[in-house]
Amino acid sequence: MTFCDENNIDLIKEELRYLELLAKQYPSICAASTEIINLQAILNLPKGTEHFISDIHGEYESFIHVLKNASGVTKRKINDVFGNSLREKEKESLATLVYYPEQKLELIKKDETNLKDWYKITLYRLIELCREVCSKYTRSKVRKSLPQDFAYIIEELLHEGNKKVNKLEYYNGIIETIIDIDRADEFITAISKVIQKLVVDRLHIVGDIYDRGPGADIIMDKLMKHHSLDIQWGNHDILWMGAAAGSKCCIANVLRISLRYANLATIEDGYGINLLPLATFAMNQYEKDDCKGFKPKTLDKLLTETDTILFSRMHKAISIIQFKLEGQLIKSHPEFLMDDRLLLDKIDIEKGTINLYGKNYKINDTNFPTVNWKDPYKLTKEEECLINKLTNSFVNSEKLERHIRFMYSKGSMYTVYNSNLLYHGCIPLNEDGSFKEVEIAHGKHKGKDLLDTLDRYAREAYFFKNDKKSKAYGMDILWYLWCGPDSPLFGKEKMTTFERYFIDDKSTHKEKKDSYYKYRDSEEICSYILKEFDLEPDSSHIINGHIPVKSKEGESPIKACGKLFVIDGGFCRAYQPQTGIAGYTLIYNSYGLLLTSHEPFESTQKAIKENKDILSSTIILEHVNSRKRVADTDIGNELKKQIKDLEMLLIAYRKGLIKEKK
Ligand SMILES: O=P(O)(O)OC[C@H]1O[C@](O)(COP(=O)(O)O)[C@@H](O)[C@@H]1O
Ligand SMILES: [Mn+2]
Repeated sequence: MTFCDENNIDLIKEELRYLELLAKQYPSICAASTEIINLQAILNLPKGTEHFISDIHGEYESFIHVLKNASGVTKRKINDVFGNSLREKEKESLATLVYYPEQKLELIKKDETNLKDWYKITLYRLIELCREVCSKYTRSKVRKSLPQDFAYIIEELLHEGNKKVNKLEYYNGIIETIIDIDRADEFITAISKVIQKLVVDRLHIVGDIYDRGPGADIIMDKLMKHHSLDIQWGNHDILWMGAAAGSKCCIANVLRISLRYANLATIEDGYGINLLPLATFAMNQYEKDDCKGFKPKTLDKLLTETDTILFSRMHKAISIIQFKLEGQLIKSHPEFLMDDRLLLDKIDIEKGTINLYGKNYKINDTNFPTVNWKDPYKLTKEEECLINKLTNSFVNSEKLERHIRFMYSKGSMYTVYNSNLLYHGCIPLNEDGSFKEVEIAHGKHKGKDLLDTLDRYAREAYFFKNDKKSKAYGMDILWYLWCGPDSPLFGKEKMTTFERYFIDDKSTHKEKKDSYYKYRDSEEICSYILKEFDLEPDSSHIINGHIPVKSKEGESPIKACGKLFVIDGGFCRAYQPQTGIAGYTLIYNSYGLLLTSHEPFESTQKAIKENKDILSSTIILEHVNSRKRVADTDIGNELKKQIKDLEMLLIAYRKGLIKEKK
């Protein structure tokens, strides 16, 4: 005993009120000692595996697949257990069974001639694999993860090794019975799900769950069922948080992006938001306009001619509403320093030009039926009525509320976890690499303080329902976080949405990145950032998402000699031609850090039928020979504190300062 020296009675006396409370939970010397032994045992277990994923962008099928294969962890466990005793094909098939038990069973049952034999072999293999996966956890944690129906049987099988001769019959008996009473399918499914769950102890989502792809709502449903995760908000997530809070600028942007990718399923089917008012408005206002510049990006989706024209009109209608609303917001917040984004008033509609930074450019479309050029940011009555209706739908969507509340409860601007600093975009820096001061609500903030302050305002936007002024300010901050020049989630000087729709000259489309992106390859700057977040630079890392790594052009996801990793998942199919792969994910297990690159995911069906995985290669970033234990983690530090408290309680019992309650 160190800290709790028997003679350190004064300290114990000071803590007596707290220890009395603790005594309620551990009412005797025996109870307190048992807990100390339990906690000490946990400290010696290997550290749990962490899985980092980012920039999912609604691609639910590939995301769910990566969750299931845990970026290769499941395959590695299969290799550890079966090594050369199984053929590669058998290992692949076993892996697919673990990922998709119900669907794979269907296929196997169609082909297998001796099903009983197959069940028997497979059950043995799954139990072996499950035992390996569970070996990192306490029995109690494993027990809590078991499905009710099979909890007792799985526990028996896991802890009764089939090698002990006297237990062999008992063990075999259970397996035979499972098959004979026709419960093998259910058992295989149950144990596969236990393996899937326990293979990763903690999931980190480094932002951008929403937009572009077809099923962000499906991803959110999946995440809500996950046993242990944290989220670092991405600029697209914050946009949806703003929309759910009722920010009209955010709502217009969300709808514009959904229409740009012809992805209305999330809005309409996922969140039950009625788009009929927008469709009717667009058909009336843009009746004679084919809105060519607003044709949706459909990727492999097939759209009818009628839908294409309808979506294009809706897309243009909501874009114009967005530019007007954003103009109003920018004017009311001069401290956002976004006046250069006031563009409608720079249009000379007669000449068909726009004046940008002193230079005239031709605009490719001059049909603005709702713009009054004397007051271009004013909404027409119809536009106002429409955006009010849409806002009502967003704030009253029950499912959206559930998802966004979850985003708030699990999410934040950044996370520090086991010596890693996780954030989506950047920490704004000056040209010289120092932290950039940003003005928010009449105060200046930089570095960690900037992120903490923005985090607070982001919460006020949603939760300050009775303080309308603070809520409105918070909502404007959410929009600023989406596209403001010093937003840590956006990290670019401007979002050139208007230019990309209306000006063909591509030089105007450029979005200059924050100085951070120039410096993040520097060890010195990464250390400077880590220190700002109270981390020890030599043993810590920064984990970043947001900007896709262009592997095709030889860019590496490893920056600053391994101090910073960019894991933009590249799930976003629209961006895969540029990146060349489907991005990176990171694994942090008890031996170190591994970066996995992924191939584009074709389909769940193909993954099941052909046992196709999408892992292309794994780079070991750091490897230690002595495994990291729970004692070396954040949870370990918490447990050590609990042990110290319990040791004090023991002394208090023994000295009679607190009486045992028998
Ligand atoms: O290619 P799209 O979907 O039009 O989006 C382009 C816009 O998306 C952004 O890249 C932001 O989205 P990301 O956070 O996914 O990078 C903007 O900088 C850019 O203006
Ligand atoms: Mn992003």
